[in-house]
Amino acid sequence: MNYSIALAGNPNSGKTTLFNELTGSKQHVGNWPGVTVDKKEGTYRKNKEITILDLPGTYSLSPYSAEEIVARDYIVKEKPHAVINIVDATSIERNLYLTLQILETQIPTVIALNMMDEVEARGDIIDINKLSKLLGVKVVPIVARSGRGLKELMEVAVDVAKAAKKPEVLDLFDDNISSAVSKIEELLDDAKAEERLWKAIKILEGDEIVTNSLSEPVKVSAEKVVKEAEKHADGDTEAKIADLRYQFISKTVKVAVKKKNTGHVETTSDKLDKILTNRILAIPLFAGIMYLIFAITFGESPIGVGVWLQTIVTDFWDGPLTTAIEEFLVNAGAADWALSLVIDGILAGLGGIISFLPQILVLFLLLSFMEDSGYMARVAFVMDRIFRRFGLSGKSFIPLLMGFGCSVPALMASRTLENEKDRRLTMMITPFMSCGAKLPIYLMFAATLFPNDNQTLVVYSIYFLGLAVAILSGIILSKTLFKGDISNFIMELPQYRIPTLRSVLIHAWDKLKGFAIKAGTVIFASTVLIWLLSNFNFSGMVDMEDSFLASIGNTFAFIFAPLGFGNWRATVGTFTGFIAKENIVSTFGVLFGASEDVATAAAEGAGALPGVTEIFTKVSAYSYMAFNLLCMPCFAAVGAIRREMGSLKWTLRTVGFQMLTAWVVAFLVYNIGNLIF
Ligand SMILES: Nc1nc2c(ncn2[C@@H]2O[C@H](COP(=O)(O)OP(=O)(O)OP(=O)(O)O)[C@@H](O)[C@H]2O)c(=O)[nH]1
Ligand SMILES: [Mg+2]
Repeated sequence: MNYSIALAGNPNSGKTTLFNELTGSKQHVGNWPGVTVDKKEGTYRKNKEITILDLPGTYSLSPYSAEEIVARDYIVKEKPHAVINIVDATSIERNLYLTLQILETQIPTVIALNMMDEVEARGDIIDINKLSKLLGVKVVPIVARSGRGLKELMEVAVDVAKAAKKPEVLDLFDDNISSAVSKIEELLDDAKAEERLWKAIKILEGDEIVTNSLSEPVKVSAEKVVKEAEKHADGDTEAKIADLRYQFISKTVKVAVKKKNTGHVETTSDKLDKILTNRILAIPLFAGIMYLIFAITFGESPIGVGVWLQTIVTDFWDGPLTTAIEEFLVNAGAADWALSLVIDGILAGLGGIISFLPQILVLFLLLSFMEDSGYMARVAFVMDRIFRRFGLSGKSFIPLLMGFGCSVPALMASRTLENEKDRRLTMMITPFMSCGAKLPIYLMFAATLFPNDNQTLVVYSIYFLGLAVAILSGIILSKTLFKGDISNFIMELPQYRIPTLRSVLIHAWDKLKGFAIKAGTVIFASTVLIWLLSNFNFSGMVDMEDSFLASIGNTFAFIFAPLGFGNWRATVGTFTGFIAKENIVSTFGVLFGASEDVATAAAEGAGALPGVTEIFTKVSAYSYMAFNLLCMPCFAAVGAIRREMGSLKWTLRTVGFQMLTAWVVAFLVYNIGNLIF
């Protein structure tokens, strides 16, 4: 028989870490609340009959935001055979609030007391047996990150699932609430027996979803009971229930947990926060940290690790690899067109992207370090302090910062925003962030047109342009299209943690794998298509200027003329970018690479395309980068916008808004740039 076991717990308690350990998956783990926004299924490595579900984190079973609803619905509607409730042992008090509600659902439960390593490091002692006794379910101490205790945890979980062992009903309410609960339970006689308890409690708490699911007569009678109970609970049963739960929790914790240091001790996290979230220093420090990240990725040696790796890859690709393939084809007697397809089409096109992979890898490693250490949550916190005044919520910054990686998960992360208005606004501005796929575009231009300038600064400024446009347009949107109150920012700041090498590598590998797959499929296919369209027209193989592609590009080029790049090659580049942004580089590789010989290209510096200087100046190149940074994202991201917004109209509005913004900004960049330079 197959059993389903769900992982439920507070945000950032380590559910996904546990899920990855148990199933061998590589789901995203990050050190901030709200990493997982959708449920994920996997099978237990050691027993294929057991399905494990990773749920988004939630503080209670009365959900506020979209991803919390996912967690609640799974637990109370789909009903797993058992729940593993992950409790962050370093903040038991807060975590047990959800635990009590999970126990009320009467679903077989086991508590996994996670982060025991941190508890031990602090010198605190938790009496597992007492805790287990007080809560009426088994408690297993674990360290999800290292795998400690997982075997025992799974044995217990499988046992309770197989035995369908309901948790004990805890005695935590006073007479008034208890009797009201019983009365409502009686009214719910058509609900399943095991559902009555939690439904009754939820009705008493005023939960709308449950109340509205009742038939009219039951609703009326239940409301009477609630009214009566309110009289004896200072008019607010919900507050009373919360209060009783907390009383129970604090009694439990007093008995079971011995803290080494009572009172407030300043932890290392606190000390770091004094500096990193300092009112004055926070923003310059963030800018500085980002600059350092860029210097390591794109800068000169000795810290420019990215460039150093890139040189190795390009030297191999343009040198031995291309020569060997060329020789092989010539010896095999390949026709001219075939030679051109492989060398000028495929190798030139893919080479453009492959040569940037090392830098993308380095950037992603550093960004994952920022996410996993807990620093990113601080950035959102600091930004909230400032941008709240302009009507933007700090929570929007998590999706924005994730946008440096890829827009698709970043758009999904907007689910953690509580109201629709903030969510839509965030989705409209998230694609302005410079994702990893846009990076090769800047690197190619930096290498080609800014060889003697500070290339780090060129790329860094583009990244900041994206962030600045996102923030400014966010402010404008919040004053116009999305007027109204901003929701409160209640994200707790996680502990700083030293990321494990494994999780950082998993992140980076995951992203890199995405690129490699894209390069091998979509980009490869586009490259061949671009080569075909740029070498042929109805009369056969022709000069590029007379090709199909030239006529297509020339038709639309006028739109871009005021931005400084009204020529067909640039136009075609932008179009192919909608399929995947790296395509712009591979397209340029085909359209500009063909005329020159490989040796000169290599001499120009890694990633440079000398032909590009013929139609771009520094200013128009910058304008082109700005346009492609800000215009409609790739189709995959547009698809994510469509899914997350759930509305075609809003998707079209979003894309239109992005196109318009891109055009205006690029227009300003080009015209103001020409005045200055
Ligand atoms: N020290 C320590 N850190 C852990 C442990 N388990 C997880 N972490 C860290 O806790 C953080 C949160 O882990 P996640 O697995 O993403 O937490 P989650 O519960 O899935 O979070 P959401 O998806 O946001 O609800 C990460 O930085 C993990 O590396 C543990 O046993 N010990
Ligand atoms: Mg998670």
